[in-house]
Amino acid sequence: MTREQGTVIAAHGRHYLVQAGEHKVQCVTRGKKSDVATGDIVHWKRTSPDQGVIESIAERKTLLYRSDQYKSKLLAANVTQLFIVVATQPGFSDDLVSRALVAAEAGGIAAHIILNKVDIEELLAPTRQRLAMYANLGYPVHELSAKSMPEQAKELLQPLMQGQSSILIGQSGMGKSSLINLLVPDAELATREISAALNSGKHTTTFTRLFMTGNDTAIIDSPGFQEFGLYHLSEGMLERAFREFGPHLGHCKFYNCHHLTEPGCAVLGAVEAGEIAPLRHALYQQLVHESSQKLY
Ligand SMILES: Nc1nc2c(ncn2[C@@H]2O[C@H](COP(=O)(O)OP(=O)(O)OP(=O)(O)O)[C@@H](O)[C@H]2O)c(=O)[nH]1
Ligand SMILES: [Zn+2]
Repeated sequence: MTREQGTVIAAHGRHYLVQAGEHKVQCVTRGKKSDVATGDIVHWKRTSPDQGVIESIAERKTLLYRSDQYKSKLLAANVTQLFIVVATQPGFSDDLVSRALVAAEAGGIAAHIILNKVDIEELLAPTRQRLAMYANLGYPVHELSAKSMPEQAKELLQPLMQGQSSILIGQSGMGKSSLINLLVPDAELATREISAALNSGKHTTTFTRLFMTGNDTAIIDSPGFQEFGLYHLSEGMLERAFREFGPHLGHCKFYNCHHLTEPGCAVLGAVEAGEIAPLRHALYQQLVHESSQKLY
């Protein structure tokens, strides 16, 4: 039996779909191991014409996680950039946007924001205003309308995604599926194929799927989410994942400052001076709390 290489394009429980050249192979792992993520490059052995066993995972360039108090959950491996999709309508959660930005920073992944539905003009100005906080931190904000200006949306995004592995994440209703369908013409068909292969029945969009749109371009669709737990990030990782804290780190009175209530804290000073958004510092505080609650 030969050992072959492939890319994991979907994961469902302990079942994985591996794209190997033109073929899709249903794979399992040995034993109870289930630490394979969508986007992983794996070595596998064929056990039947369309089935195989994953033998090993190639070294990952990046790994994106979510976690709760009890365990962490792999979102995707080898992603080079993350696009957070928000819209003028329905409203989006700043908490989720910032959590996704923190996850990207902690994972060494570039982060972008897509503002969809700019055709809803009456809500454009207030939405831009809300997003200014992120734009001011240096995160690119791309404005488009998947529905009323699809060609322009494609022209804007395709060059950004060329040669990259991009994951799109967003709350329900932001238009993420519309964007995926624009960027991946046969996405719906591919999703049906993946669901059938993984035997996941109706739960077509409850797992993360990877689409290859060229030799070296991958677009990953993740299920809509309402929560983005980051219990796995340590305090040290957190203070570095808030990029606006950077210039102030090392300038606190206490070298082991937690930037929570300490006197002489440079980060708190910057919040006071209006240089750091209170909303972002409040999230940092919440994440430090979560980090202290983890049980694994
Ligand atoms: N006005 C407007 N509506 C849009 C645009 N893009 C998508 N929509 C609409 O927004 C709704 C949600 O779009 P989807 O693409 O299904 O969004 P989603 O984020 O995948 O949402 P879920 O399927 O709920 O996860 C649909 O009714 C779309 O027709 C846009 O550019 N402008
Ligand atoms: Zn401090």
